[in-house]
Amino acid sequence: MDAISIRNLSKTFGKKVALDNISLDIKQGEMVALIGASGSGKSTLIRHICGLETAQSGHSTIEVLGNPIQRDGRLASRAREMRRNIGVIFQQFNLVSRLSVLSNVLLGNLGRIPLWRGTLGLFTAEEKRLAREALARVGIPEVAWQRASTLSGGQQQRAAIARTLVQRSNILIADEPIASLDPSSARRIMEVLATINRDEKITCIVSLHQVEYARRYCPRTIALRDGKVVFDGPSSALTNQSLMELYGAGSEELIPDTAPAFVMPERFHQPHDGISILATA
Ligand SMILES: Nc1ncnc2c1ncn2[C@@H]1O[C@H](COP(=O)(O)OP(=O)(O)OP(=O)(O)O)[C@@H](O)[C@H]1O
Repeated sequence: MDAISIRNLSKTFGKKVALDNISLDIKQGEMVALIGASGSGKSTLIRHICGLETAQSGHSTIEVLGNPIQRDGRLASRAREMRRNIGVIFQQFNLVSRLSVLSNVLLGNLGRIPLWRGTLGLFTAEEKRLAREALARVGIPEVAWQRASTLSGGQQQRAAIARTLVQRSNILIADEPIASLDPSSARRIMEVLATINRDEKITCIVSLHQVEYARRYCPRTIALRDGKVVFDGPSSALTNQSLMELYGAGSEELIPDTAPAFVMPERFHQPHDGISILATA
């Protein structure tokens, strides 16, 4: 069973084609980068996978762990329940700033506990222990009692990842989690995600602007251009030259001048079926 299976997904906003007949499968346990220049459709694709947006009518399906979350432009009745299995992290606005970091992480329990208990913030000692453990796993146990608003950008992302660990989701989708971070914080976030993927076997999909991070941390990359999948294969095969062929001048956004020469560590390599370059600029 695949973690995510998408068939014939299209979406237009007015005259803008945001997603253009996308079909792809992501296996359980994969760590996949979603790359593309600004406006290529990454966030829109993520929102559809999570059931936060519906496809335009037509013969499309998105299945999550073998069950349709939407079909032919209609959300499944179980979509809300299915979302519990998908932890989502955004670039910003992940945390409730006036709450402590621990309280924010405890919110990961909300899908599984009675509403009244979550609303009143009544968590058990075991739930609190697991939340502290999750903060330790992402490397920030010391900030548990700080207000979320006092955290750095990188710490906020780590707290958001800890919340998805508490949520016990099988799939973690991070939409540009490192876009506003300095290089060393960005590397730490990617390392935390890669470790969770490897140790917990959580399927990770990470949208990124910079291809170097995809090459280093994600064995597979799916590249979008104008809402189409233009490359799907091993990240190591996505050379700067192939990016220039795919994106033309737009490739500059994906290959910063100052990018460090990363080499993907052996432990992050995972088998993948092959390369498919599906279009050129
Ligand atoms: N709600 C919306 N209404 C109108 N147009 C939209 C909406 N959401 C997305 N779009 C358009 O769809 C296209 C794809 O947007 P999307 O945000 O998915 O791109 P992206 O690859 O995530 O870009 P970025 O890297 O800048 O976040 C863009 O042209 C965008 O303007």
